[in-house]
Formats: sequence, structure tokens, C-alpha cells
Amino acid sequence: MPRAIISPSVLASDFGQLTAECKRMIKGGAEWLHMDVMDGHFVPNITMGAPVLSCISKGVPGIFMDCHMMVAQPEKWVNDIADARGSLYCFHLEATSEPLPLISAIHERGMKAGVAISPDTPSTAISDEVGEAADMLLVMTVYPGRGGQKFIERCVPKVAELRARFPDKDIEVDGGVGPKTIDVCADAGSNVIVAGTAIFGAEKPEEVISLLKQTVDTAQAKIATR
Ligand SMILES: O=C(CO)[C@@H](O)[C@H](O)COP(=O)(O)O
Repeated sequence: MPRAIISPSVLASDFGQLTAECKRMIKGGAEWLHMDVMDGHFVPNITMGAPVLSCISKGVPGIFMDCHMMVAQPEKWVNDIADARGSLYCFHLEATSEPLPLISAIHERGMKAGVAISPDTPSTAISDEVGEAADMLLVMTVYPGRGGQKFIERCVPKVAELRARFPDKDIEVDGGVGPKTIDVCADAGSNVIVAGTAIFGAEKPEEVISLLKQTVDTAQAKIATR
């Protein structure tokens, strides 16, 4: 049964704050930290790349960096992210015509491989072969590009479709997820939860992390008995 994993999407205005926030989230119960890598091509914004991730991994020993690569050429950054000690390299299916060789390249560099789909991409675009080869599947519940957007509920059936085909895989949701939207995500079968605003905007982030985790674990236990 896939276990609940909470992966806060780290928001910070300077580097010292970034590492401090990562440490605070781990202390608050987060297993992974979601790193939004945006290149200004695949999405309009630019965030951070391998040099910043390298500093974070040095500053936060043992961190699991869940690197969400919102980039136009995902093949290009595998080595740099591996050298920066990225733990999981999640690329967008829309950004490559060769997902299987890319998954192999990611595995060869010792990282887990994730495959993301944007809201307008159907879950069936992830073939059985690609889904089996990947370690994690990411269903975006907002259009990639920035935090703080409204959850798009019509993306949720894609989670259920993927969970039915891949019962043992990690399935992540990202975008507008928080206490108000976790139930539908968890019931559909997602077990890796990315949250930015809902966690960082909370007075007690650890309570939000705990609620998200409990909701997923309860839903996974129900799904396992179906
Ligand atoms: O990558 C993205 C959006 O592109 C997400 O990781 C968001 O940054 C999550 O933030 P919230 O929607 O939870 O505020």
C-alpha cells in the first residue's frame, strides 16, 4: 500500500530562508521537499536550477529533493540535478517525445523518475510501459507556472484512472491542494501531496501536514480493501 508522503512546495524570498524553511518542514513531519524548477520556456516563470539545489542539499543534510522540472528540455538537466543531489527527477510528458530513454537516464544517475501531466493532458497519455518504468506519476491540479492558484477539480478522475492501472506507484497531486481539497485527491488514490500556500500560509504548518497525511493514510487503507 503506498504510504502518505507530504512534499511542501518551498516558498522563500532568500536563500537562508529557503534552507531554514526546508528544515522547519522536515521537523514538522514532511518527508520530501518539492522543488519547483521553472525555465521561462516550458512555463513563463524562472525559479531555481541546479546551483541553488546543490546549496540546499548541502545546507539540509539528508533532504529528499522532489525536483519538479517545469522545463522545455528535460533531457538536458539530468546530470546537473543528479550532481546537485536531487532525489527524484520529475519531467513533464508534454516536454519530451522519448520518455522511456529519459527515465532510464534518470535511473542511471541514481534518482527516482517521475512523469508529470498538465491539466489538459489525459492520464491515458501515460502508457502502461511508461507508467511501469516510472517511480512516480504527477497529476497537476493547476496549470504549471506559479503557486497560489485555484484547484482544478476536473483533474481528479485522472488520479483514479492512474491508481487503477498502477496500484503500487507513488501518485502525486500538485496545485491548490490543502485541507479543503485533500479529500477528493486522497479518495481518488493520490498518496504524495504537494502543498505550498496551504502549508506556508498556515499558522501551524505541522498541523496541516499531519491532517494531509492522516487523510491520505485513511483513504489508502480503504482503497486497499476494495
Ligand atoms: O509547481 C507548482 C505550480 O506550478 C506548484 O508546486 C505550486 O507552487 C504549489 O503551490 P500551491 O498551489 O499549493 O500554492
